[in-house]
Amino acid sequence: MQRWAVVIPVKPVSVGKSRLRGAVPAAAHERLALALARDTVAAVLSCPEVGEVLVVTDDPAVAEVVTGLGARVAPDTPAAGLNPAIRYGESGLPARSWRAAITADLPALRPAELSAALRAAAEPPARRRFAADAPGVGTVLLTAPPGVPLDPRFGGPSAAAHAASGAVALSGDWPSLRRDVDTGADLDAAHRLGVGTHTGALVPAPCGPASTPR
Ligand SMILES: Nc1nc2c(ncn2[C@@H]2O[C@H](COP(=O)(O)OP(=O)(O)OP(=O)(O)O)[C@@H](O)[C@H]2O)c(=O)[nH]1
Ligand SMILES: C=C(OP(=O)(O)O)C(=O)O
Repeated sequence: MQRWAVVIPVKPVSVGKSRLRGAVPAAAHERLALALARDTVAAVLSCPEVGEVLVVTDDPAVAEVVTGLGARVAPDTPAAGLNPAIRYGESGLPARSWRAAITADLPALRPAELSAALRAAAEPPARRRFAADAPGVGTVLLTAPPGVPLDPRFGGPSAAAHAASGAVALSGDWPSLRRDVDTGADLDAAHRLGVGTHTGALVPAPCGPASTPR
């Protein structure tokens, strides 16, 4: 079994998850952003294929929580943005390990689905691979074998950007992995899959019907 080193970027909760504002009362928004990251990191750390997790964040509350879960923490490079943060985090991972970057907004993530995706990512031939989000537009997981840089292209239509950079799409049926949460509708969809305990404590039930237009 490959043991993976994983980098997870987390924006400070005071400014992050801005498209999710309004899903919970304003006073609870930062707690929700923290809960999404906490449930994601906990699920990643529960995955037997994962040997270590490095969270890249400038947020002291995020750092404290994920350290308590067993992750290491590195700060963002100054005013760098998402892809530089991932590259900086990757520089702190063992170069000879299989490496992955995972977004911190997967509160429904099932460790068994991440295990399956990482096993698929390590199948020969060894190369960069990625898992697109549920709509097929963004990216939730980017992987690279030893000695090959992750070369992240997250942001906007990143599935196409990763494919254009030579990474190969992973095609498995992993709904909890692909369910990132950017909006209230995404949060409802994650809830229907079953969210982690901290997200569930703040949002006890989906807010809208399954047929709500996305
Ligand atoms: N460390 C770090 N993480 C980032 C940065 N920008 C985004 N992220 C993280 O990257 C992942 C995917 O980002 P988005 O889904 O766009 O999250 P976001 O920027 O908080 O959300 P919006 O404000 O709605 O765009 C999430 O885990 C974010 O916390 C950054 O500048 N630094
Ligand atoms: C940064 C990304 O996430 P989102 O679509 O959630 O903003 C991405 O998918 O590349």
